[in-house]
Amino acid sequence: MLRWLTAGESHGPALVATVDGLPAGVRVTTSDLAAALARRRLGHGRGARQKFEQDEVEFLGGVRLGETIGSPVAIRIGNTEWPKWRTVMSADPVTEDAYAASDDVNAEKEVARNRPLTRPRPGHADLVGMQKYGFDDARPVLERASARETAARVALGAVAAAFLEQAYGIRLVSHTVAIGAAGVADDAPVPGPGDVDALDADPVRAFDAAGSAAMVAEVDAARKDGDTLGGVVEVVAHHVPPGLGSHVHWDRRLDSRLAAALMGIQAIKGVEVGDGFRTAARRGSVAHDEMDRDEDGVIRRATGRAGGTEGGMSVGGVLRVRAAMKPISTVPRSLRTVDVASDDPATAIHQRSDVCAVPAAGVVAEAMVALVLAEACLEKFGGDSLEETARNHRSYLEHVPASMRTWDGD
Ligand SMILES: Cc1cc2nc3c(=O)[nH]c(=O)nc-3n(C[C@H](O)[C@H](O)[C@H](O)COP(=O)(O)O)c2cc1C
Ligand SMILES: C=C(O[C@@H]1CC(C(=O)O)=C[C@@H](OP(=O)(O)O)[C@H]1O)C(=O)O
Repeated sequence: MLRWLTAGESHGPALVATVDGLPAGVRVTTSDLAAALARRRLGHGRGARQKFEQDEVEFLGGVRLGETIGSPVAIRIGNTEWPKWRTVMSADPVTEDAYAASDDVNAEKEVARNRPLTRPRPGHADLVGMQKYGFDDARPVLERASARETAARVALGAVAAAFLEQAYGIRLVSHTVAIGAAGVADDAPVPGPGDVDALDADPVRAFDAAGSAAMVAEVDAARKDGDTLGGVVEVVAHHVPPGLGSHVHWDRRLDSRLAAALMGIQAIKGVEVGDGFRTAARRGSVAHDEMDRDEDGVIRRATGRAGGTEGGMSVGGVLRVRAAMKPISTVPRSLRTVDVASDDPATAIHQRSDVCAVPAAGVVAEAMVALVLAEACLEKFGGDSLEETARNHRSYLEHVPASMRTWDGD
């Protein structure tokens, strides 16, 4: 069983993340985590914080001399912002004097930071979080609702991705397919594992030069207008074994688990498996992935419209899922709201914010897919060491009758 948890607030001392259930022997280092976190900071349209956020990352347990040891993996990611928020986000009670004694360069700013936020921002968790948890200040809600938390998931995803590649040869790629009204061509190729560096070098992590330029222009126009944007990302997993998930029960379906994991990312409002909503508009004769045998007798699909699942199970090979992100909720040309501390109409507070975080959301989506696939692979293949689970995977594939094989070789 694989389980994972994150904790920590956006301006607290750190985020922490744990994943329990990974086998021993997965090769992973601090620099792998740092590289994954750096990819999440990428993308034209991100705000000021990403320019100085260091994402200082360290393993606190579960990894020794560059390999997992089978115990829970624990990770800490320091928040660069913390020194400025030590009193506001202090775990222990603070007195008024503590603000004055603060060694922040500007104690007044710190006092201002601690004023209750009583103008809930539309599109954020602020108002309903205050109602639900009994706060008269949105601060404790927004601190945890912030997508800063996704840094912790990306760190966990980096460990899961290392495991998937080393145990089963699964490789993940994510890319941006649309920002606002601009996007890649419908027939743009699906990126492969070798395309990751090129994607990371693109300003919006797109796999289509014309689409990328249009998306950059879309972000620039929104920024100029004091507005924000959402978009669509795609995650592609290559070399997925057949038979992950199950048709036998709704909560064991791989597609339902992927959808839940993607929907669990802040601001994601839609998920597609394969061609998803586009398939709904097609006739059955052109909606499914027909089968043929090649000259070696291997079963081949002419198309990949289903995105690599049938009956809630991976069919093997390429798995493809998309997630739609709503526009960033903190809109510079402030949205109308109310002040819950008075009857006056108000505009929502606007602190610095991203104009568009779709490219970063792709990296987060990739991490979530990695975690779901790691969980599904361990269910299917088990094993307490990398070698054992890899052996179980090989044995499973070897025992599928030759007449049913959808892959080359043994
Ligand atoms: C990578 C990433 C970065 C984000 N950055 C911001 C941001 O800078 N400002 C903002 O208002 N919302 C940002 N968001 C979105 C908010 O966290 C999200 O809209 C909010 O939690 C409410 O969305 P929900 O209703 O889906 O929870 C970001 C989301 C992601 C995935
Ligand atoms: C800090 C991150 O994203 C943050 C997500 C976010 C939000 O409301 O979701 C609001 C902004 O936070 P801040 O107000 O501190 O600038 C973003 O910068 C991050 O991704 O590392």
